[in-house]
Amino acid sequence: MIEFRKVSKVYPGGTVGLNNIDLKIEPGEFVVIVGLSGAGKSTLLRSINRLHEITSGEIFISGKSITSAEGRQLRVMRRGIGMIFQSFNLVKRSTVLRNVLAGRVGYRSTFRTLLGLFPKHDMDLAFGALKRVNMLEKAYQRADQLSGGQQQRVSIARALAQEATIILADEPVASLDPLTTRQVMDDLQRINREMGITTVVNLHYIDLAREYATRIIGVRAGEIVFDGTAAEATDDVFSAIYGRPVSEAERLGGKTDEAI
Ligand SMILES: Nc1ncnc2c1ncn2[C@@H]1O[C@H](COP(=O)(O)OP(=O)(O)OP(=O)(O)O)[C@@H](O)[C@H]1O
Repeated sequence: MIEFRKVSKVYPGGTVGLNNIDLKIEPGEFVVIVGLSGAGKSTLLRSINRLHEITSGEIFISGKSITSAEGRQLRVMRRGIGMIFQSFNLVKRSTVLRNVLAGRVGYRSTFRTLLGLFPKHDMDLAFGALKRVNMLEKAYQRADQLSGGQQQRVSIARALAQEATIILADEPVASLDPLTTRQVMDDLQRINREMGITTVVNLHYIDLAREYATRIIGVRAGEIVFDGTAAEATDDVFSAIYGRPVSEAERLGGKTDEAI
């Protein structure tokens, strides 16, 4: 379980990123966080693995405080949390396999990983992860030879090789076209269902949020203003989260800004 207890984040300069958040996410949930740009979605997501440090309150992962964790304990907690970024964050000149093996770095000494000495167990995990996202045949290609969608699937495989029990995905499909977007979301959903990995995703398309989430959390000005099922998240609810009517650009199936 991920638990926020009275969590606030104030950025230097005074911007409130999170305002007194209380939140519990149960194992195996597929949570989608929605809200306008600047609402605090990234801050919320990145607080979970301490990519952003919070200002007050406490965050617990499986009952242990990650907020007060240090050194080895923090590293062990962090390696259980996979992170997926909009920009994929792969080493572009390395092979797909090496990128996936990077998920094992938290388990091995720096010396061994620098030399590329990965035991069979790690290789098995890496190949198994690539298989799950249908990327096995690309294992020896360079990451920069792949399409955006394929690169994102490699980053999902890296999180699987990491044996993450939680996956955080910050706008994972924002750089992808509609078809590839669905493939990546389908991968995340399949992994969530088959492996029970708790998944927390920031998205800005409301139809995708409804389609994939088991729970939608609406954020506005650093506060949770909606927390419910996809069925409860009607257009009116989204308008309330956004503080304005939903625009067609917020639907994947809809027109883009330029086309309006
Ligand atoms: N490093 C920073 N320094 C100062 N203010 C920041 C910083 N990062 C974010 N903020 C501010 O905190 C608020 C929340 O930002 P956050 O990135 O969490 O929003 P978001 O909902 O993820 O938006 P987007 O969809 O545009 O990424 C915004 O007002 C933003 O300008």
